[in-house]
Amino acid sequence: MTALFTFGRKVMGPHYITRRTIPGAVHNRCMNIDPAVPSKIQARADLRARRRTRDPEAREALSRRLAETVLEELPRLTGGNRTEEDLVIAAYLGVPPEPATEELLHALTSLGHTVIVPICEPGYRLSWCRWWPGVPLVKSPRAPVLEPEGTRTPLGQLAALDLVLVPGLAVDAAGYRLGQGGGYYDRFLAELSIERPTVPTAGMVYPDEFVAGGSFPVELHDVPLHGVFTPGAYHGFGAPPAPV
Ligand SMILES: Nc1nc2c(c(=O)[nH]1)N(C=O)[C@@H](CNc1ccc(C(=O)N[C@@H](CCC(=O)O)C(=O)O)cc1)CN2
Ligand SMILES: Nc1ncnc2c1ncn2[C@@H]1O[C@H](COP(=O)(O)OP(=O)(O)OP(=O)(O)O)[C@@H](O)[C@H]1O
Repeated sequence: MTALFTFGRKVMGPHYITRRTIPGAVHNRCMNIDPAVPSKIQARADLRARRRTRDPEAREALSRRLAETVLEELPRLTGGNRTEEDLVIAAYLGVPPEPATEELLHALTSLGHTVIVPICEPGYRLSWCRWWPGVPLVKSPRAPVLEPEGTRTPLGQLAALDLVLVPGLAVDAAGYRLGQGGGYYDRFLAELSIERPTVPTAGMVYPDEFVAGGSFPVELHDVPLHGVFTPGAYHGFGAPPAPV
């Protein structure tokens, strides 16, 4: 791949679109300079269409394997952070056609871990609410997802956090993620990378959604993940910084 630009530790190829690469570009606007790379809008449409064609049985089987993979990798991923058994894991409630996560959430709580899930707040911010089997859920007024009713805690007030499982439509070979487009997780991951840089972050996608670089544009605000789970495999993009 031809390296064009360097920002921090990343050497960026032609598909990495930044405001700085385009003279006069308007703040928060992204122009695609490589015609071979689809826009984020196009990439999302393609990935959503593919998700919708996956049959429910395949979704169930892949989701189960994904959950097993997370459980298998959990000790290795979180071992560096805390020695306690009772981890705090920021997960999410998968909505069809996303991979289902409910079985994973049940398994994590059965193991004694605390599971928290995101709440969509104004300004595309996330807060976090505890999940447990049978917790009453309501439709979010801001996004097509379910959320528990209960105490909402922003990142800065979480007593502990050991792992973040991140939804997405695709993750590329450098750990960049294409989400649903609200920017909720972008903002959260940016804050997390400053406030708690040692907390591992891992995407959760179907096998064909772990894609080559250049499959979707990457912008300056996109924060790379530490790893990605697919059903049957965990791929790390480099270790998170060691705890200080
Ligand atoms: N399960 C889950 N929870 C989550 C997210 C997510 O991606 N998945 N989010 C991540 O930020 C936040 C909610 N943001 C979202 C914003 C937009 C759409 C959305 O536009 N969904 C499409 C679904 C299309 C399809 O897949 O067919 C839609 O309604 O058209 C979903 C979630 C917080 N909670
Ligand atoms: N740290 C940030 N601060 C302010 N705005 C941001 C930040 N990160 C992303 N945004 C804005 O959020 C919007 C959505 O970003 P993007 O298209 O990358 O979404 P996404 O990563 O696919 O979605 P999500 O994070 O919700 O899963 C864009 O307008 C972007 O400029």
